[in-house]
Amino acid sequence: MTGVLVADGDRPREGGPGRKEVEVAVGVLVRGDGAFLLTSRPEGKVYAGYWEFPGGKVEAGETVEQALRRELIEEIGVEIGAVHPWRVERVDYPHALVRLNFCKVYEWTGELHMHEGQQCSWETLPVKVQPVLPGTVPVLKWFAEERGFAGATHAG
Ligand SMILES: Nc1nc2c([nH]c(=O)n2[C@H]2C[C@H](O)[C@@H](COP(=O)(O)OP(=O)(O)OP(=O)(O)O)O2)c(=O)[nH]1
Repeated sequence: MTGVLVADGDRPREGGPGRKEVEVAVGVLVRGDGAFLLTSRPEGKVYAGYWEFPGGKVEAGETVEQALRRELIEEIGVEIGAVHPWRVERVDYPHALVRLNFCKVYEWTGELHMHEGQQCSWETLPVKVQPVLPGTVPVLKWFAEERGFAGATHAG
C-alpha cells in the first residue's frame, strides 16, 4: 500500500511511477447554514457528470490561492473572500496524479453562474446528488468528522 487512492484500477495509466503531480486548487464554499456547494463536471472533461467541489488546475506561476480565485470566477462567476487552506489529498487517477488542495471559503460576492454548463447544488450530509467524484468523497468524510455525522455520507 502506498497510501495513494486508486480511483480506477482497470484503465491504463499514463506515464510511469515517477509521473508528475498536477496541483489542483479546490474551493469548499460553505454557507452560513452549513450547506456546501457541489458542482457537476461538464461534458468534455474526464468524469463528466460526476459531482465535485469547484476548482481546477494551478497554472504555471500561480499560487493555489490565485488559481482558486481565477477558477471560481471562470467556472461559477463568484469573487471569493478569504481562502482558508483545509487539507491536501493526493489521488492517483488513470488520467493523472493529482494533488488536491482543498480550501474552505465562507465569503464571496456575485451570483452563482455556471459558466461551463455544469449543475450546482447546495448540499448537507448525506449528499443527495450522485455520482460523487472519487477524489471528492474524502471531503465528505472530513465534514462528517467535523460535524459529528454518523452514517453514509453519500449514495452509491
Ligand atoms: N475541481 C475539482 N477537481 C477534483 C476534485 N476531486 C478530484 O479528484 N478532482 C480532480 C479531477 C481532475 O483530475 C482534477 C481537476 O482538473 P480539471 O480538469 O477539473 O481542471 P481544469 O478546470 O483546470 O480543467 P482543464 O484545464 O482541463 O479544462 O482534479 C474536486 O473536488 N474538485
